[in-house]
Amino acid sequence: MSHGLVPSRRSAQSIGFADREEKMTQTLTALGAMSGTSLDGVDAAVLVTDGETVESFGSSGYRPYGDAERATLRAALGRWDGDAVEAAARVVERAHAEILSGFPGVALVGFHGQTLAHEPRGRGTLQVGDGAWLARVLGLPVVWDFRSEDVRHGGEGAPLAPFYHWALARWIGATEPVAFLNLGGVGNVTWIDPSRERPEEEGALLAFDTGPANAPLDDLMLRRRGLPRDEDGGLAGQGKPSREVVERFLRHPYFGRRPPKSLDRDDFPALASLVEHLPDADAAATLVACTAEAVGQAMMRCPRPPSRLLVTGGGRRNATMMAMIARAAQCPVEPVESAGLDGDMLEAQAFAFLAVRVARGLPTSAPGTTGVPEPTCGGRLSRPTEG
Ligand SMILES: Nc1ncnc2c1ncn2[C@@H]1O[C@H](COP(=O)(O)OP(=O)(O)OP(=O)(O)O)[C@@H](O)[C@H]1O
Ligand SMILES: CC(=O)N[C@H]1[C@@H]2OC[C@@H](O2)[C@@H](O)[C@@H]1O[C@H](C)C(=O)O
Repeated sequence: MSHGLVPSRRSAQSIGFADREEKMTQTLTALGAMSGTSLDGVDAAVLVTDGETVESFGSSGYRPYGDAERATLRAALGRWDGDAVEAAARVVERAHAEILSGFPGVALVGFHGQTLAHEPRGRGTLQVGDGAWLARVLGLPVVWDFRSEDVRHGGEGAPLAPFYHWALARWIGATEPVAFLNLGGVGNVTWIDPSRERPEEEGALLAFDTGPANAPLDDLMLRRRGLPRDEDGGLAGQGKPSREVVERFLRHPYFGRRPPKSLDRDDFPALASLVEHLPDADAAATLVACTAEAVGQAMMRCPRPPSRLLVTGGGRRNATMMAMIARAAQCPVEPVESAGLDGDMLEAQAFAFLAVRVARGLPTSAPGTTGVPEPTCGGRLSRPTEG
């Protein structure tokens, strides 16, 4: 964990949000935080950006959830209100306050919170953690509740990292279409045409959730071995995937839907029972094959094959998953580190980037990323002095 000074070429500026409508042009030192669907912990990372271009990457940190905290979060998954949700919100707030207070020189915070429930075509989307409270505790402006506005306008509310992926494609100097694949609890892919001027431009981005990624495997490891994950894919590597199960999995209507589309963590509840009869290693291998085949399906939805598929998120450490994805994707598959990026912190950086966009009133989603009819600026801004 590093909490060093932010390596910014420009000094951090404190921003007056009164002129939000006037589209600020200054570069900010923003701190983003992500608590993802895998429930492993909070990632936090500094990014120096104007919300269009990445100027530099700053320090980062990770605050894992303890077992009791994780149990509290798990107990609230799929719920919209009530005591369990309130308890989860307090866990999320405390963990964020702890980690985010350790970064000096920050002008703005992007706080994703923890998704507990996601039903964009039904009850909406719920990320817990009160950004207004966090702003007061940190003494910093906080942008939060990034997804609701997009859902209110008819979008999926997810994925939201694609606008940042677009900036990264430019940062790495891509001239041909590239794609980013995030392997968290759920998987999501972003296909990018870097020749377009802006991410909201038609044809610049196509993004959607590919399917379950690590969550079903984590759940299996917990059920059968009492372990939080299949370290480096070691167990899955010893097993043989069941073709029959993978084929049944691929018959799920989600794969017939045209993108953009998004998922909740537990949208494939039958998957666990599909592998229940298999020995541990074969069950793990089968779940990994399901993830990989879902990525294969996703690649076929891209406007054309990307020149490379850059993989971020914890799943890139699962060697068995990476090997199966390389076979399914039909294009070069590499961890984002091969492009000079940090695959542990990319989502946290994304919410720093998006926070600056929100502060500037720039869109954070578009028809190609969430299916929202028009480019939309989501996110709520809370100042430390508010109520
Ligand atoms: N060494 C490893 N071997 C296998 N799996 C790993 C390893 N390290 C992390 N993971 C898996 O990666 C996941 C965590 O990754 P990450 O932090 O990117 O997900 P997240 O941000 O919580 O989820 P999402 O992106 O869906 O919101 C966990 O499911 C964990 O099991
Ligand atoms: C509703 C929600 O929290 N979705 C997450 C989840 O985790 C991965 C995938 O599903 C993606 O859609 C999204 O997160 C990333 C950060 C995103 O919005 O880009």
